[in-house]
Amino acid sequence: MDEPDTPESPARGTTPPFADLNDRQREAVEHGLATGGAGPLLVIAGAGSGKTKTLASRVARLVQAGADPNRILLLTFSRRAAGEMAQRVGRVLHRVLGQATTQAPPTFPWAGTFHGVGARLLRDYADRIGLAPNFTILDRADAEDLMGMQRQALGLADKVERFPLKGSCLAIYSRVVNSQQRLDQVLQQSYPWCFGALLELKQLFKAYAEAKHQQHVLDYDDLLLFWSHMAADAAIAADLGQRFDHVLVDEYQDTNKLQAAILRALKPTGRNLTVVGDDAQAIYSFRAAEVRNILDFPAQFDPPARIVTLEQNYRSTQPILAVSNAVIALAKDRHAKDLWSDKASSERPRLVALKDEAAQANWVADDVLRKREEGIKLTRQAVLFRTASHSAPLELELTRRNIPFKKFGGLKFLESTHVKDVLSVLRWAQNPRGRLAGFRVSQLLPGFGPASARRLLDAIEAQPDPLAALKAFKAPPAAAGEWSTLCALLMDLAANSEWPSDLERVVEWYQPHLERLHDDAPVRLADLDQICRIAQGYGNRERFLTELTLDPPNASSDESGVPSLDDDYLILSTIHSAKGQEWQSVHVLNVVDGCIPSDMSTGTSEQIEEERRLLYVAMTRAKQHLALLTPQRYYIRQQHRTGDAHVYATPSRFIPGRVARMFEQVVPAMAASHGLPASTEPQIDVGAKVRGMWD
Ligand SMILES: Nc1ncnc2c1ncn2[C@@H]1O[C@H](COP(=O)(O)OP(=O)(O)OP(=O)(O)O)[C@@H](O)[C@H]1O
Repeated sequence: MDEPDTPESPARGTTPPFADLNDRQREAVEHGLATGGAGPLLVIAGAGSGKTKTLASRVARLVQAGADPNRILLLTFSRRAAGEMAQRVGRVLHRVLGQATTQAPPTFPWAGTFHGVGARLLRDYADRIGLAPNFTILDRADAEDLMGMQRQALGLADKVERFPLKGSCLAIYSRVVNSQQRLDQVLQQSYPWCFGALLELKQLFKAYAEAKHQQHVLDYDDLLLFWSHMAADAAIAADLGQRFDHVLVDEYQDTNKLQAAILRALKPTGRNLTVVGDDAQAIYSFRAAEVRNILDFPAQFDPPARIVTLEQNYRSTQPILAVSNAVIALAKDRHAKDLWSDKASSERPRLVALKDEAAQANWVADDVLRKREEGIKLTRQAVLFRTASHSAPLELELTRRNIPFKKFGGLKFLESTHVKDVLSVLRWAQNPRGRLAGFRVSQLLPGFGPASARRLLDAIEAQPDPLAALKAFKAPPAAAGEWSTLCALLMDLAANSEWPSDLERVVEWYQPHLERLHDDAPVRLADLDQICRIAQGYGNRERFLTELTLDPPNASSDESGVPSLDDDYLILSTIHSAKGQEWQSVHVLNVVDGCIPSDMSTGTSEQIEEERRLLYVAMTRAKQHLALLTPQRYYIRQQHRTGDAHVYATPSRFIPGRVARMFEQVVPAMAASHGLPASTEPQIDVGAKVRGMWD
């Protein structure tokens, strides 16, 4: 990502603190300070208008005015965003407090995601809400497996009419929880084809909830659900509310109803509650985020929240902002904001028409190298796309030309078998009642099959002391030796946890199994070294397991390792993972109908509006150079049996003629004819299609 242009950096030590804020930003930062307490505040900020900077400055200002960093709850969208925010606040505080840069800035122990903070609070209050304090958290894949087991056990998998698959069942369940709607409403609105299965789904979800309870496990959604139920208890709510003097929330446009309810319970009058967001950047409705949360925020309090609107964009040049504004101006329902920039430039954004995705990959690689020659490092350039698979041809081209890149979004480091195996051992030691972890780990032993695993897990379930049951278990004779080694390891991990050496002990135990089970063991071992390195950044085992499950490196947008300082690599990212970032130069791939909007998301006008906002988010990441690419022919993976695996595309509906004219239109080495880009090859082989009719 781009190196932040941080006006708050200590190098500018001579500027008085907060002098670089504009009047509106300062208004938000100072809100309520003069009167010794603040009513609710909503900062509605356009893209690149210093929303994150303002929030960081407000936190610093609160600390300067005497607030205790341990009593500030700072909720961000990702763990990475929380880390960045804490660093920014630290930099401002250094200046404000006149500290030496070598002095460590204050830490904010309660800066994190809703899910991460929820997990910690639930542990703190576990004994008061009937929850085992050693609960472990299921990632999505494990939750799906557990749902699948219940689906099987209830005989739903064998029904004559096809019952939704485990992934769909979990998605429905998750939507019900996060949107706080009834199951029948969710089915009607979002999954009409499953409506006939209403009663069975209810039965399934009940069994799923019961199984989680038995095994002392929670899924992601439970972290919010349990938190909101806990906050509904008056005594706990009061206790929770007074733990935090200030609550500040970033990216509020992407919160869901459950999260809004949690905040209301924490700060019912809205006192000392600050939320910041941009309704034009709401891109998470598929996770039941509710853009109405931000639109309706002010009116839920009496007196209503103060609204501060930030309209000066500091990121992009005026021509980039003009085309981005033109794209979002066509949106239906939005909080009107007139974004402006004083960064003049004679360079217009480019709209590039290309023959196909291969030509697109070539053109982008050329352009990226050209920009590097002009002095823009690769890390300050990004290529963005709607769907992770859209970058495949470009990845090949970059590899061919030896251009290093890092991809954000869509990578699945933590879902690889060997990493899951090792984490499962830790999870099992943490919570011996967790069936999924136990099922997986026990079967790593030679001679230990699914039937023995089930027998073992049933024995553990039946005993009040799970470790005693583990010890007493009679393993199959072929596995007896390995079983006693594993047992000793688990007992030891349960009794004496030392971090991060716990993980190293597990890897040591696992290595011979890895070598027996996988031909490419050395490569996989390197991943395990990587995870041991990552582990060093966490205070203890429980924190590591919780946070890694909630916000895994690489599966969301973090990097799995810290690249060395002189590493230069191009950023490839899904638009979702590019949220909150900025780069000098941005290319957006496949700006054609079918890709943006994605043909999976054109069912309702709300979906189309969200796709429009996605394109807006992508375009507003650019500081100086922006290019939208429109390949005329692109590859589709799921195609009709008789298809040729390609479709012909029209430029995205979000760039109609009058918006397109604001761009510099580029048709590389092809003379345009009849409004279509010229091509050296026929675009459709009509003859072949006619002949094909008789095949
Ligand atoms: N008052 C200011 N003076 C100079 N630069 C500023 C000012 N406010 C913000 N910036 C710069 O503008 C850029 C965008 O700021 P920031 O990332 O805080 O915006 P944002 O509103 O969170 O963006 P988005 O919502 O689009 O992700 C950053 O490079 C930031 O340093």
